[in-house]
Amino acid sequence: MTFLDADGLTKVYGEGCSACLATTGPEYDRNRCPECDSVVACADVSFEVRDGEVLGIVGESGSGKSSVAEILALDADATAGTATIRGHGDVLDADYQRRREIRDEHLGMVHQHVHDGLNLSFTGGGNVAEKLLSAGWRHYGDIRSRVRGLFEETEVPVDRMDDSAETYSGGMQRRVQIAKAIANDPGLVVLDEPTTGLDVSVQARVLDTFRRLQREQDVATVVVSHDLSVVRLLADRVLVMRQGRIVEAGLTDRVMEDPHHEYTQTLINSII
Ligand SMILES: Nc1ncnc2c1ncn2[C@@H]1O[C@H](COP(=O)(O)OP(=O)(O)OP(=O)(O)O)[C@@H](O)[C@H]1O
Repeated sequence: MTFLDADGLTKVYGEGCSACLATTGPEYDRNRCPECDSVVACADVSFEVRDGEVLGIVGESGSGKSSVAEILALDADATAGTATIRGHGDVLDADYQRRREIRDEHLGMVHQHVHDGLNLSFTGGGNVAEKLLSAGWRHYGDIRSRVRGLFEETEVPVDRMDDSAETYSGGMQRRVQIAKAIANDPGLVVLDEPTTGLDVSVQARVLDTFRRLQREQDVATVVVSHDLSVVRLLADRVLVMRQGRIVEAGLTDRVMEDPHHEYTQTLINSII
């Protein structure tokens, strides 16, 4: 069943004008409007994600992937478009309080930059506890035992729970972000560049952990990456973005084996 229905997601940085959408995109090879100098980070991005499905969004740096992720995670406002979550209506249209509730209870986000996802001056356990507290958990013993369970599930050493997150390795910090993202059993998890900045062997372990959790928990997931090999490993379906627009969409295997768009072929060639 469809969990998320995103329709026409558009984000323009700047004043915007009537020419912005018609003068930018892959056919013009630019995302900056020549009339008003605004940046069209993404435009008319539409897709659905079903329960338990992983949708990958791939594209080179600046193609607009993070903008889509930030809109979905309710971290940024969209200029236009809707994101309908089953049972909650268009969450982009919700007021501030409602957006907070939805973000705390129904969404999980793994940020590209650790500073956006974790408070490094808190303990690792404290970071995860904060997410539980924001969803209404109150009992100290219950919170501690839930955090311990989440550390075990994401393979973060439980005996490091009370150490400052600053002292964790990059891979551990990424895992704590995953623990935090899944803490409240969200319906949707958004991962922005889940492996960037990690050593190759650490990347593989983080991806393995995430794949196992995703299978067990049947959660709708959007994974954003410039790295097609990450998306190939995780995603059932893939969207390819360029200059803020979707240039190709399909089942991951089909897109990998028979890419229709020249840009997708270039991306695939870069990982072969
Ligand atoms: N706050 C901002 N103000 C102005 N332009 C922005 C802002 N944030 C992003 N952009 C621009 O929007 C476009 C899309 O950026 P976005 O971060 O969504 O792309 P991306 O594909 O995720 O790239 P990366 O992988 O490098 O993060 C880029 O041209 C970027 O410079």
